[in-house]
Amino acid sequence: MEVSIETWVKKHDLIYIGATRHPFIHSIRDGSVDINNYKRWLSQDYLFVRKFVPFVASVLVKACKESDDENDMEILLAGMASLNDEIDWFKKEAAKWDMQLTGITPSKTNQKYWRFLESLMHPDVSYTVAMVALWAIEAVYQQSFAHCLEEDAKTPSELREACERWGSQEFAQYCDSLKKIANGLLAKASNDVRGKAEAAFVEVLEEEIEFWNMSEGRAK
Ligand SMILES: Cc1ncc(CN)c(N)n1
Repeated sequence: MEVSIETWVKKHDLIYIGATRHPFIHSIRDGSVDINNYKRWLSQDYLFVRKFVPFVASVLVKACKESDDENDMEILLAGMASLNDEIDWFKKEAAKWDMQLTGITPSKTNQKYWRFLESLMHPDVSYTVAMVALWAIEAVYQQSFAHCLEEDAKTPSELREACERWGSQEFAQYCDSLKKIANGLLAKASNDVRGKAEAAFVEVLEEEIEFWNMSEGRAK
């Protein structure tokens, strides 16, 4: 049976929609967002991104060891560079809202997501599994924030920059490159690795939903 990211998106459509069309995203899109929720998301996501960087670095290390396509390294390196910009953006955005990014207490939801990222950084986790997870993590943000930039969206002007970070064409292309790598790896993977990759895909979606819930103050 053919296995690809697209078949899993269809198979797990309810949870995929749950992650990419979350009420928090709807609230940004229709302009009803409680700005305290946005600020909670901003500060917790800043902490998340600082943990996400070593995870992406670990995927890069796996690519160096396991990939037979040298383009993978360039794509992942560009992703790392954009995370550098992302960290700067969080600092600027926090200053815009008069927020401090030092001394924030990580939420339980965030800490759980970090533990999941750490589990994926283990050398025993295959490049295929880690790449599928990386694609899913980035794709949820791309799909979510692109939705807030559609023509009929009423996204508040002061939140548009945040949406453009992940909703841009450039970020969509990066996600597409990750998806192509992941699909290529899945085509060659054993059933065992495919099973683990599918489980990682679903877990990313669950973690992302919990992250949005936490941003809305509906989870710790
Ligand atoms: C929780 C979460 N997921 C994904 C992304 C996109 N890098 C993010 N910044 N934060």
